[in-house]
Amino acid sequence: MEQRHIRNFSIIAHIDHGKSTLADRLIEVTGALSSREMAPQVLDSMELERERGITIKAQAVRLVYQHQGETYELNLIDTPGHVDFTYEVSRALQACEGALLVVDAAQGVEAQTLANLYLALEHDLAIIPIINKIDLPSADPEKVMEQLLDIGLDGTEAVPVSAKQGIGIDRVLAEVVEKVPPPAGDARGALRALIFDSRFDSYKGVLVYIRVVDGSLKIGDRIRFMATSKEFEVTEMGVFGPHPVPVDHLDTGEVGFFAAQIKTVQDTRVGDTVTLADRPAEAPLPGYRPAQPMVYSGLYPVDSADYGRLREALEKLQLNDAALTFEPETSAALGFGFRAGFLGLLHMEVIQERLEREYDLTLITTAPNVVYRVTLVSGEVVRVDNPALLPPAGDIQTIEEPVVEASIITPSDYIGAVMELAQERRGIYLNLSYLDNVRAMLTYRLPLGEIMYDFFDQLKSRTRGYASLDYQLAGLQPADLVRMDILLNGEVVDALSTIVHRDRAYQKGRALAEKLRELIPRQLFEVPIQAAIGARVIARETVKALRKDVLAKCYGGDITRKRKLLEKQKEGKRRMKSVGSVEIPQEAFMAILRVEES
Ligand SMILES: Nc1nc2c(ncn2[C@@H]2O[C@H](COP(=O)(O)OP(=O)(O)OP(=O)(O)O)[C@@H](O)[C@H]2O)c(=O)[nH]1
Repeated sequence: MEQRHIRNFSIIAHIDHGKSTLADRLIEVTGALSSREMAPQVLDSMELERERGITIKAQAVRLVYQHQGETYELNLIDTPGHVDFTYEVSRALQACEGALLVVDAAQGVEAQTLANLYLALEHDLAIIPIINKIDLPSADPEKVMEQLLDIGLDGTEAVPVSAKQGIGIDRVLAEVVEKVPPPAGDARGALRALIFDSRFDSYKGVLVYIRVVDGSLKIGDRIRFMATSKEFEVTEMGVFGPHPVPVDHLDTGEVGFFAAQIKTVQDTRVGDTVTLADRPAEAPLPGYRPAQPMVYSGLYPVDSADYGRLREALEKLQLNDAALTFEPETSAALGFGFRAGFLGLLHMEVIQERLEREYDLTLITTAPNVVYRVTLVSGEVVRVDNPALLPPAGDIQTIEEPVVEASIITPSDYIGAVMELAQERRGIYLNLSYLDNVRAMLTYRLPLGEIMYDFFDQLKSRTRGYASLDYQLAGLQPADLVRMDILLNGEVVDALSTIVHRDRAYQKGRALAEKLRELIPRQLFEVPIQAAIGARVIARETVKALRKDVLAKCYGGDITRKRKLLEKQKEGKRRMKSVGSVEIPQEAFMAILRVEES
């Protein structure tokens, strides 16, 4: 297709504002799929994604659209909608010239609306504001228009839409043609194609999703990935409409995928540039950076015989996930396992769930932690991704932790509540501004380790669901951190060690010991629980010894009841690990995340 008839665009939105529903509608209206064969949210292909309703991996769909007697190729590039995947979002946007900014007519502009808008503006995209869900009784499109004006967009130009009822969809497509510029790019130049996604297919090897920026690519070409210098021969090419359709070439400005007998997505890094081996481009496209895990957790099989299967499962998942890292780790308490690195908590949960569901593994997972940069007295700098491996306090000069810059949009009534929460989490206040007369935006610098777990839930509950959050990494910052160990029966359980701020160590130690007392089932003997910093015990609790047989509760001959009780016990045991002579349930390893802040 000629460049002037191509449009590449994304849909960006705050979560739940209707991005997937609008995408479905665009696909349906352009006839890519009849409404009968249309499963809701065809862009989210993994089962898990559908269940959670979260788009994890970007994909592209080619729509064919007639406008004023001409035929256009519209490539809709899907972006993941979660803060864990900001880098993927930014690569997907780099492949576009325009973006539909979807705002819920009842909710208005939210934190991710703004964050996504800024990302899109950084990439110089044409923005088409869409006010969605105008069918809702609580819709207030006028108010949303004003909010759009406040953030520098022409709200009066916004397209009123009901993605659910199919209202306004044609106008959206017409605006894409009219307002999104066709791709620039040098059709005769050396090939430069941006990788914005890749996925592993067991028959074809890795499918690499690209946007051709300069030049063109055809089957049989020998390509080179500029970041890794690896070379492959293109065996197959295609586009999604949304079902895969084979093509034999992709020209300047076009979007599609190719296969080249590539065995692992590790070779096809999102953001890297593809060029031709015999006519390489001089420089890659800007902005590539390798995926960097931010959150680490220990993964241990409950049944140590499953260690090999766990390794195989992780290797398989890694074929399709360049951001997942893992290395073997041994824990005195849990035995042989792996320390795995993830982009964020959502990524971690998805991987853990897939390991259990798709690979039928039962795991003990340790509480997630961030990665610390530790400068030793000797001057040596070490990376610590496991709290148990933090060097002794005497050897440490400084510890630095990752911090984020967070923007929180809240009704002004809740500013006090939000500030209180941010302070509890060691936040440093940066700014307060008003979006309109009822809503404010607060910005804070916060330690990543303090917000990765329940910050968002807390924020929601303290603002009755009204506040929204977005954050970006903002480097490392020194902090007064110490390792807190937990001793059961007088023995340190390495998998329960955490890194906490010195000022909160006492409070956290007490709360954690209490929580563990609730979580660790009674044994036949008394189990003392101690929290300690170095050799100093800061809290102590005791799990009392078990007195009665659990079956004593069942009077007489009710056999089904008895069986049920035994099964329940077995179920409970499934996720236990014996540490020394104490049985510790999975929940205990996560207890640090659940200790109440006072
Ligand atoms: N009433 C109404 N509901 C809508 C409309 N568009 C979407 N919804 C509903 O809003 C909810 C969220 O829609 P999605 O399309 O899943 O939103 P999303 O932005 O893709 O969400 P994520 O993929 O989680 O980011 C769903 O329950 C939709 O049915 C609309 O025009 N009107």
